[in-house]
Amino acid sequence: MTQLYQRVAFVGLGLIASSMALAMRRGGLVAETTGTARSAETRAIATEIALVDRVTDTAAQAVQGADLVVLCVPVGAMAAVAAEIAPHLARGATVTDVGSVKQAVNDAVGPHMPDHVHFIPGHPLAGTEHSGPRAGFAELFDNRWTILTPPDGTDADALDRLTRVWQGIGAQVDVMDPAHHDLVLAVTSHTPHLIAYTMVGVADDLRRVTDSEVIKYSAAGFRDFTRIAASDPTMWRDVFLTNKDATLEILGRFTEELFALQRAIRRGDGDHLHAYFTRTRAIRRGIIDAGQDTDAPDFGRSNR
Ligand SMILES: NC(=O)c1ccc[n+]([C@@H]2O[C@H](COP(=O)([O-])OP(=O)(O)OC[C@H]3O[C@@H](n4cnc5c(N)ncnc54)[C@H](O)[C@@H]3O)[C@@H](O)[C@H]2O)c1
Ligand SMILES: O=C(O)C(=O)C[C@]1(C(=O)O)C=C[C@@H](O)C=C1
Repeated sequence: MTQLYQRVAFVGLGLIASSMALAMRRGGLVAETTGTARSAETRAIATEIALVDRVTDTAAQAVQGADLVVLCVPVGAMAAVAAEIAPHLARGATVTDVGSVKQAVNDAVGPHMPDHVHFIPGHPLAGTEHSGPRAGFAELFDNRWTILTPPDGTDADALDRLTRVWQGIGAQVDVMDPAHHDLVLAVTSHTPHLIAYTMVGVADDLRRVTDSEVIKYSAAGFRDFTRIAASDPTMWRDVFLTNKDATLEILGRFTEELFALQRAIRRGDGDHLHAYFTRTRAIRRGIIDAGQDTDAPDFGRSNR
């Protein structure tokens, strides 16, 4: 694979940045990597594990001379970081990000970007509940999607090069309008996380009543909820603060459906419950038949 960029700068050195750095190294995609993080402790760890070729004390230093800059901080921190790096960006550089919300990043970062750079927001649909520079692994993006939301008039060559770097680290790439991205992710990621947080909170309240039984007898579904609910609080606070309208819209629909199911249970309306669960099972089967569940085991068809 040919090298696509001469110097990539990561601002923020957590799960996503560390995974990208490791995957770029695996693919031999870039000549040099630099990175910085807000805390001295994170910078020290990144240096110790040689995550990037050069760790700098400030974001301004990290981006100097970089032809690709990747903002890997929580969505609520993007504007301040953009303001800090703007005067130091190289002519012709591409600036992208990995934030989980796209319209807010577009609005927060875009106005700070000088005319001589290409600003192309992005979001890899891959992650874990772990954070920090030691959490990354090179395979994180393999067979996952990355969505890019280039503003109107984005330079085609810059978009092509960024697409190829994501493909080089294992991802498939799609282009989307930022508002549409936010609505899709409200359904597939943001609201499900909120539900997991809520369910684990409910179980924790209950635990006081039932002693340790909730944890002791946790079934697989609930264990998955606890994994999701262990995700980074700052990241998820920012997701809900910045994707407010779409998550409130989906949450409204969710509570309507939940009330309908609650009523069916109270009334003993087995037909309603059965029809509902039949419909949702068909959705899962459709996903597997379309080959879109990359996490599904090979025996997915016979095991469904
Ligand atoms: N974790 C996931 O599953 C996941 C998946 C896809 C995208 N994302 C997005 O990627 C971005 C980074 O997430 P992550 O999981 O790598 O987080 P992380 O917590 O592992 O790392 C975040 C980094 O940002 C730095 N940081 C935090 N607050 C800052 C601030 N106010 N100013 C400057 N730096 C700050 C931290 O020091 C750290 O280096 C977020 O925008 C998140 O929405 C996360
Ligand atoms: O597996 C997980 O830990 C995740 O939740 C990752 C996940 C997701 O919802 O799929 C979470 C947020 C991101 O913006 C992208 C990916």
